[in-house]
Formats: sequence, structure tokens, C-alpha cells
Amino acid sequence: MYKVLVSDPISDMGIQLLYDAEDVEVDKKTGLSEDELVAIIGDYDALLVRSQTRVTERIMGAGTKLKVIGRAGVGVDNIDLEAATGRGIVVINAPDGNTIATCEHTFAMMMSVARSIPQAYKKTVSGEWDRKTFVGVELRNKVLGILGMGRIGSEVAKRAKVFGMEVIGYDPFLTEERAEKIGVKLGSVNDIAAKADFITVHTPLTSETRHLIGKAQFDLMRKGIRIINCARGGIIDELALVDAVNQGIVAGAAFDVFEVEPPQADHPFLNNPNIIVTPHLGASTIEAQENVAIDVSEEVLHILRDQPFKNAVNMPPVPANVLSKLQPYFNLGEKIGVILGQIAQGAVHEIVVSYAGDLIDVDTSPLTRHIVKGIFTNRLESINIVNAMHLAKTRDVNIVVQKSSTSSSFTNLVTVTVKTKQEEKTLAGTLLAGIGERIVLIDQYPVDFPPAGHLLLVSHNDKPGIIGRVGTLLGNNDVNIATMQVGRKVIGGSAIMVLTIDKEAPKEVLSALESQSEIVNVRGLKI
Ligand SMILES: NC(=O)c1ccc[n+]([C@@H]2O[C@H](COP(=O)([O-])OP(=O)(O)OC[C@H]3O[C@@H](n4cnc5c(N)ncnc54)[C@H](O)[C@@H]3O)[C@@H](O)[C@H]2O)c1
Ligand SMILES: O=C(O)[C@H](O)COP(=O)(O)O
Repeated sequence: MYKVLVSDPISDMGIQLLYDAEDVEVDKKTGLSEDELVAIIGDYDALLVRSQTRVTERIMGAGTKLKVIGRAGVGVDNIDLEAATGRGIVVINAPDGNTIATCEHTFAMMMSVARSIPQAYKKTVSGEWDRKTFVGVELRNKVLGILGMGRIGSEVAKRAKVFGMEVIGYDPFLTEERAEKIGVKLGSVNDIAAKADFITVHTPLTSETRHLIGKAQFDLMRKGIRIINCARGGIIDELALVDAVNQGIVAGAAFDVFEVEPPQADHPFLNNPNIIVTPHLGASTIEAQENVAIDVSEEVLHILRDQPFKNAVNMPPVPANVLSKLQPYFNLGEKIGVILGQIAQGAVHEIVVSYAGDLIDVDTSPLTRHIVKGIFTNRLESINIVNAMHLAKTRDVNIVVQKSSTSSSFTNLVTVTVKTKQEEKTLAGTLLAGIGERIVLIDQYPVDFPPAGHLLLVSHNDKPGIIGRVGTLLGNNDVNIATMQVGRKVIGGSAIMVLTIDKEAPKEVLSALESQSEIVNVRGLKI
């Protein structure tokens, strides 16, 4: 039974999938402190959060069973991603479900700040009928600058066009073609600062976007500009904004997010008549909350059940077409790795992976992750496909990936060489239609066996009688041989024998085999 802890208010309707799953038990405990979470997290396989719970390294350290952290929303700045990756915990988010809600909230804020709706409401309900103070501005024919033209920024741009606004966008990853397609001109941050009547930000908060708009930009702005932030506190320098409002450069600002949430009672936004605020409500619609909770529940189930998933934040995304092509090879790659990890003696310093045939046209990095995971499976505790590359890197293992278009006798071939100080070991495997996984090369020896169960690899000199001696010795020790393969390059030269056996051969049996004349070494493997 998998245990899932929901530590923020997440839509019950959205996580119904988890409540309904027979192999999942859900606990909802919101508003816990870090200490309280540390005390209980050890029981859970998955943690579901929104933006309130700060998922720290300490919490993850105590979460010894934790396999996945699901963020029902976009921003993952409340989760220590590096710590999660290091511990092999998958972090997933729900990037699409709240796009429209946040875009619509941005528009609500833009219109509210254009027409002073919250201020007018406040006066009206207090009994004042003031029709002079609140003369607003129209959006039509105004210039809207959008910083961050991703999902939300693009939706805001579309709506702004319908309102008759001219849109200038800034996003280092936005191509001119795409900008043209959505009818947006491209400009730099400073261009936008100088030309815009309204600016809205829709980037994540990163070291590059922190204070993307600060004093230098406010100094460039035209008097009467209006500023909206429904992305993350800190993208706009809060103190510089207050100064710009007080100097009359900024006529109004609308903020849904703060550098520190919730803001202190004396925060300068809270008593400024030209700054309107909401308490991080961008994603707070019934629809968005259901969407993100459904998305995240589906992904959590996939991860807990070892099924493919798509929205991992701490792993590169794998497009569906690439996943469908590579997935059949994941097991093969991992088994090649597991065998190599057991036969290569010493500390690994380089792994060379070569892909040939069908595999050269796709991004094979997800498969490489499975191979690296396999190699270190019996060497490093809690390695998985999330932290495999990270752990290899922290151990100074150089990973080289090659692709070869030269035709071999196989339609696909994965060849892996593991290099240690002592030796180099190579294994190649393929997927044969209708047959399945086969190992077809060990070092320079052609072989053909399925990578499964207990194996014995016997390196020996190709001399008459050896196969019989090995068979007799194993038989005398009650080790039954299921299949046997011999690979050699030349008659009488060095050779390899691969035996699949029904149970693990005891150590004494391996030593007895190794002491036989013409046998160089014997390795027992479990796959
Ligand atoms: N207020 C809320 O409740 C709420 C709800 C949803 C999302 N958000 C915030 O909104 C942000 C945007 O969400 P999204 O779904 O559109 O994300 P997204 O990833 O689709 O878009 C972010 C865009 O920012 C761009 N970007 C990154 N660095 C940049 C930089 N230095 N300068 C300019 N652009 C840069 C990226 O290229 C990307 O196109 C999220 O990061 C999240 O923090 C807030
Ligand atoms: O990044 C997000 O998805 C938004 O900031 C929403 O956060 P919330 O789930 O805490 O409302």
C-alpha cells in the first residue's frame, strides 16, 4: 500500500483518483510546520503540495520512503530541487492546469488597476458617492509589455490583442516566428520599460529574473505606467516600485504575489492607495484547482506504480513520440548496466554508450539514464533514473555517448563499455522482434542469451573438455544449468562461457571452478 500525504489545500475532487486507488492510502494534513512534517514524512511514499509547504532538504532527509513530490501547480520554488534530485526523489508539477485561471486573474488585475475598482468599491460601500476621483484609462490602443512569454504570458497576449492593445514581449526563448504568430513584437526589458503603458510579468523567479524590473527600469518608464505581477514576488523590486509610485512614475500597480508571503502587516504595498493586492489567488479557481489536482494525481500514481510519467521537473522531459520508441529498450539498457556493474572490477571512471540502428534518430538520453542506473545499482544506495546522472557526475564518472550509422547485423544495438582503473568491460544487447532482449556481445566475444535470472560468466582458454568439466562440477554441487553459450574469436584462443543457472552458485563452487586449469576467472551474476 502506497501512502500519500497531502500537506496543502488541494481539491478533493481532483485527487479523487488517489482516494479511489486500491493500492493508495491518502492522508490530508494541512498547515504543518517543518518539524511536524519531519516527524511524520518517513511513513509516506508521496507528498502533494501547493506553494505553502516549503519542502526542505531536512524534510526529504526524513522522508526515507519518499519517491515523489507532486506540486499541484506550476512554480516549484518552494521545493529544494537539488536536494530532491540528489536523493532520487522525482518532483512533478502540473504546468498546464492553471494557465487560464492565472491569465484571467492577470486581466482582472489589469482592468482593476486601470479603473481603480477596489478603491472605488471601498469608498462606495463606506457610503461615499465619489465619481470624480476614479477616472480611469482604457486598454484600447495602449502598449502592453509582457516579460515572459510562456503559457500564461502568451494567453495574456492573445486577450490583450482582442482588447486592441499593442503587445511587446520579452522572452529569451521566444522565436521571432512564434512572436509573429501570436502578433507580438519582440523587445528588450529596457525597450518595454521605455514604451509600455502597462507591464505584466510572467517568468519564473530565478537568479536572472530577480528584480528584472528595478530602479534602472523605473527610471526609463513613461509617467502613468501601470505594473502587474501575478507571477512571483521578487521579479519586480518591491521597494523600487513603491518609490516609483510615490514619484508619480507608476500610476498604479496590482500584485498577487510578494517577495515574502504572506507579507508583514507593515509591508509598504498594504497602505498605498495606488497599489492593489490579492493573496496569491492567480490559480484559485474551481476549474484550475481540479485540473492541477487531477494532473498531479495521475502522475503520482504513474510514478508510484513504476509507469512512465511526463512532467518531472528535475528530469528533462521526454516527448511522447520519443518515449514510445525508447521505452521497450529501458529494461534492456538497465540489464546491460546491471551486468556490467557486476563484472567490471574497481571504481568506474568512464562509461561509453554507443547506439546503432533504429536508435540513432531519437534523443537517447532517457535510455542512457537507465543504463547508468543499472551500472550503479549494486554499488550505490538508492540510485534511480532521477539521480543516476547526478550521482555519476558527483563521482567524476565521464559519460560518453556515441551514435553509429554503420550497419551491423542487428536493426538496433546498444553497446556499453565500462572503464575502471583495472579493466574495460563491454556488453552489447539488442531487442529481437518476437524474441525480446538478447545480449549479443561480451567484450570481443559474440554470444546470444537473454539477460535474466542467475548467470555464470566463465572466461577460459578454448581447450577440449572444459565445457564438460564445468558441467560436471556444477552438477555435483546441485547447480542446474538451464542454458549454456560459448563465445570465442579463434579456435584455441581465449573464450567465454555464459551459463544461465536455476539458482545462485555458492562461492565455494565459483572458487572450485576458478581453480580448474584453463579457466581464467568466473563471475556469478544476478539480474
Ligand atoms: N499567481 C499565481 O497563482 C500563479 C499561477 C501560475 C503560475 N504562476 C507563476 O507564473 C509563472 C509563469 O507560468 P507559466 O505557466 O507561464 O510558465 P512557463 O514556463 O510556460 O513560462 C515562463 C516563461 O518565462 C520565460 N523566461 C525564463 N527566464 C526568463 C527571463 N530571464 N526573462 C524573460 N523570460 C524568461 C521562459 O522562457 C518561459 O517562456 C510561473 O513560473 C509561476 O511562478 C503564478
Ligand atoms: O505556481 C503556481 O502554480 C501558482 O503560484 C499557484 O500557487 P498555489 O497552488 O499555491 O495557488
